[in-house]
Amino acid sequence: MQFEEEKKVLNKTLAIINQQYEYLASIPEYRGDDFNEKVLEDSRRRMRASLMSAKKDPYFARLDFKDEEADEVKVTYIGKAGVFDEENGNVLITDWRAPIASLFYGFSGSEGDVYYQSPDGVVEGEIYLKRNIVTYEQELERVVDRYIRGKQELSGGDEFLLYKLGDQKDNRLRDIVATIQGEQNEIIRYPLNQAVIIQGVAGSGKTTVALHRLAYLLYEYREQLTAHRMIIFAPNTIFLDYISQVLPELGVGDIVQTTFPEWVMAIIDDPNCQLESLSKRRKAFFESEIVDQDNLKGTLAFQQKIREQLSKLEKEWLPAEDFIPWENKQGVSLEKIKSWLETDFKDNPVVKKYERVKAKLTRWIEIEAKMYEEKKEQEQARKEGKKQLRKYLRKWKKRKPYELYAQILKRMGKEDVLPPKKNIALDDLAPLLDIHDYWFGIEKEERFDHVVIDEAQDFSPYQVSVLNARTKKASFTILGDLAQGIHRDEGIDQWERFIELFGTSRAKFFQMTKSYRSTYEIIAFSNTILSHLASPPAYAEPVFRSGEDVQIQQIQAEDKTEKIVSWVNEMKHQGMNTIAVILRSESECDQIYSKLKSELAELKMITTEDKTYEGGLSLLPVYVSKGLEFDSVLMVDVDEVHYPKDEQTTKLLYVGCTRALHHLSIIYSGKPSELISIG
Ligand SMILES: Nc1ncnc2c1ncn2[C@@H]1O[C@H](COP(=O)(O)OP(=O)(O)OP(=O)(O)O)[C@@H](O)[C@H]1O
Repeated sequence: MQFEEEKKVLNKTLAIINQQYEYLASIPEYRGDDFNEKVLEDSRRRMRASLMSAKKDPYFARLDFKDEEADEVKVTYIGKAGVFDEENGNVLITDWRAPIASLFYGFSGSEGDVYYQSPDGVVEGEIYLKRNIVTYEQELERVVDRYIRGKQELSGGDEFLLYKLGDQKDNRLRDIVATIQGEQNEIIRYPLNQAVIIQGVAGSGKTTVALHRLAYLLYEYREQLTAHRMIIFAPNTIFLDYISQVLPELGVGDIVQTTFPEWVMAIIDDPNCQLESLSKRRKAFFESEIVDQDNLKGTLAFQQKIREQLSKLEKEWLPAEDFIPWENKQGVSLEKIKSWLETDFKDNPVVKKYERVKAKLTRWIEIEAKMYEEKKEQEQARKEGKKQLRKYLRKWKKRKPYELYAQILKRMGKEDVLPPKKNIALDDLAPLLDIHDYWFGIEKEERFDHVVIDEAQDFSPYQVSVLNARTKKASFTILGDLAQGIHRDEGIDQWERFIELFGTSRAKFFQMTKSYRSTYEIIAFSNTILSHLASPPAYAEPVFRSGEDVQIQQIQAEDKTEKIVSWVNEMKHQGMNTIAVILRSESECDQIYSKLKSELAELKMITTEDKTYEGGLSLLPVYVSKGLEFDSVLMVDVDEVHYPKDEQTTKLLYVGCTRALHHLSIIYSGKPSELISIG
């Protein structure tokens, strides 16, 4: 009955969409210069894009809501893109980001009045129906009622989510508009211009939520925000590739997606400086004896020292002499120039101060030269004055961030931590950028409207502080998981480090404890690994999606290759799309790769330096797996040597195991790691 009813609605809606699309497609694209025509073309382009998306996937939900001030129940269909019926001006499909759609996500099913915030104020009323609708290639596939007024026993919500979570994955993270959960909805729609900080367990949807939040902010604050002034920082290029589909799926383009090192190096723009090899750094950190570092260069105390030295350098930069334009002339005193710098030009960055002193002295020469009566004398004075000014300004040597950094560290007695120019380390990037910005300033158009930092537990306070200086109104979405903080030489161990930086009134902290990625069994198993941490964080709560038990098997060392091959074949046989074999280190991946490749031709090895993730069958070191996910995961060598019981290794093993959606197997030879309990 409902199915047939929805089928009719769908066909009718699609007919209107198709008709509108055909009409728009028949209008030739305007390529001229007329401003009004260009605006119209831009609006047609956006409508074409919305209709194109709606043709493919018109909507995923229906909400029947009665506004307490209205006489009738209003039926709203919710889709990825809003569509109007051009003939009568009615809303045909409501955008998922519109205020009323919030009711769909936030309503958990209890009877009684609900409300949402519309641009005209609070709208109160009652929900009559909450329904999920699945369409595929313009055909209706499923209708799942999650709430019908008066029938409280419905639990279609969970059923629908589980049906979605049970899907197999390809090589890209996807949008979740049809199944956004209440807690996620709250974060997505949290107002702009605050530092939203999210601690979320593995698989809680942090990355997904942050991307949906960007799409939401661009919709809700379209007057204030521009996509190209929003930026996402992700841990590496492979991860950027993995998440690259979500924003286009949500109809959002132009947001810069980058890594912090790549971005900073482009700003510093010094051809003589080169970043260290990330792959080498990771290898050194994860594969050799780990030397604990104090992450001195990541602290705000270090930033303060750098700033103090910068301020001194700035003062000393000024030549300690008066400016004399020509002989026998009283020049501009050093005191005078200092006073300009300290008052008139106080808020300018160093290089701008220099430009302004130059301009002011040029003007002064001009005025003084005019004091001479004879034109010839005036010309002579002007010429000489400019020559002396050039000489004077040459004493203000141009400096690059690296040179200033070297000078500062020397003054701090820390020359030993200056990296070679050709090997700039990750933790030098924040100081270098800070020095750059202090000296050269930040142009207005360079400031961000909003910044997203993913895997933020690996960011230092200094990094966040320099980003904050480049962001309007501290508008951030910062997400991560302390239990996955495997780069302890780089990041933080408490979110308070960032909260303090913004101030409690400007920071909003959220915690996400539900995990959507993995089955109940995989989550329960991964939680036992976490229990080995000295102070375990909040454990992940599974959404009740049950699967197979985690398989743990002892093998003979010499059978390793054979075991891996047979496991992979079994997973392929079970129809798994993305399969990962995860080893402890990159060198061990290197060693086994050719043996496996001869049996498994489609095998791809993933390393820190890779730029793309193609899905299928992958071989990778555990630390590279962070952020990614696979239908099936095989953790290899989970023995006491490869995975000893310490904080760092516990987190590494947790990261590896929580990559699995449906199936997790573990093999080891010799003694098992203490981190896996064997019943
Ligand atoms: N509401 C939801 N509906 C459907 N799928 C969801 C939902 N929330 C999250 N997921 C899925 O859960 C998986 C994990 O999401 P995501 O990678 O964003 O989590 P994360 O917290 O960033 O993970 P991690 O920290 O472990 O890398 C993805 O497959 C995502 O599509």
